[in-house]
Amino acid sequence: MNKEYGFATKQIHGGHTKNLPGALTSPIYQSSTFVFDSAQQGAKRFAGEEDGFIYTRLGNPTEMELEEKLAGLDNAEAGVVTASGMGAISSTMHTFLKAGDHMIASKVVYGCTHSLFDEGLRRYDVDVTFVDTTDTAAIEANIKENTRLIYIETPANPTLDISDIGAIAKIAKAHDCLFVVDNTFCTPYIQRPIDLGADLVVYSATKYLNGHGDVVAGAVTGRKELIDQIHMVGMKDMTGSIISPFDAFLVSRGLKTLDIRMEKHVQNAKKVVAFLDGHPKISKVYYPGLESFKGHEVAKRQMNLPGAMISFELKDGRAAGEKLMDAVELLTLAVSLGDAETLIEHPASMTHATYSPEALQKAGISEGLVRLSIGLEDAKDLINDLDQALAQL
Ligand SMILES: CSC/C=C(/NCc1c(COP(=O)(O)O)cnc(C)c1O)C(=O)O
Repeated sequence: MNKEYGFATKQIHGGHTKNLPGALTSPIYQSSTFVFDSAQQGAKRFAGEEDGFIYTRLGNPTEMELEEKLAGLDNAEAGVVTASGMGAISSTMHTFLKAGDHMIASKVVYGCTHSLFDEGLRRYDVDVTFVDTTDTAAIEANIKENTRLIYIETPANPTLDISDIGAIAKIAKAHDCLFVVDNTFCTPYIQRPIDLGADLVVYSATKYLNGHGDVVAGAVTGRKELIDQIHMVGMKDMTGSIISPFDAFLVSRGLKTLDIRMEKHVQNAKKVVAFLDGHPKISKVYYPGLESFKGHEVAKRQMNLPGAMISFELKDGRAAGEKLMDAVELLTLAVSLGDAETLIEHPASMTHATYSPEALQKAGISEGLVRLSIGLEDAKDLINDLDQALAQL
């Protein structure tokens, strides 16, 4: 793919494999295994002496197309796609961490990511320190001689905390640590961590990348030498967390409209934030686009747009939050995010239920926090629905 092309062209044409019948769209290679011309060819492929497909857990043309498209959008050398975002994260961690290693992670991350780090990896004697990564000095202060990896989400799920990718990349490099950024809330359209110095970028492709609420998938992009290791260690042997060719096809198809979907998501989010900010029943709105938001300046520097995820606190806490979520009519009460439908959920009891009360408190995730994933509906309908629901509190 010619790197001179613009984002919109690359999201449509990137990774495209021409095919014999000349179909406009690539065929879906829904095949578990691939035929060898000869015993020698099979042996050569297994030995890595000849390019070619062997078995879908090791690689598949439909998945390769998605990997190349996504890597192109991230300005990365290569990519690997997985069965879920957690598959991407765990395959990466199992590839690069071993017993006795230490890692630093944002104290605010998605719930299952938190439990993978706080319980899963500890089972294999990997030590994790959760740090307020919005404070880069705190990262430096927690680096040990066995620190191998720094992991952040920015904006973080669900508090939208903003960590400075460029500043943390410098710290990671200085201490020979791998720097991994979960870019799920942004996508490459809004933020490109590789350009800012990250080594690897992970995604729940379930979200904005696929964008239609009908696939669970994940992805990692970065330097080819690292991605090849994730393919051949994390994916092949450790987790086997492979995506189906059909789901890879759906994500590739979703990516074709990524730019215009993100523009509309953000346009709607800004209108909803303007309605929520200062509302008499709301005590605080968390949104990187608000000048009053703590990470606003860093967000402006590293994000092209402020995103479409919003969290807010109701003055009357969890009871009011539950009432609000039961009173909305158009907004959908469901977890996940990045879909065409606007979704509303309660992190403390849902997406972040894996956190202990102490961890919730340390992460700043209060009982009264409500999270919105702003969709593609008419903004006025979203605002009217929130207005009528808030009026019932
Ligand atoms: C059961 S809760 C639904 C999932 C939610 N999040 C997922 C997620 C993952 C993991 O991605 P999957 O394995 O594709 O779900 C990784 N990284 C981030 C920033 C995420 O938000 C959610 O609603 O916040």
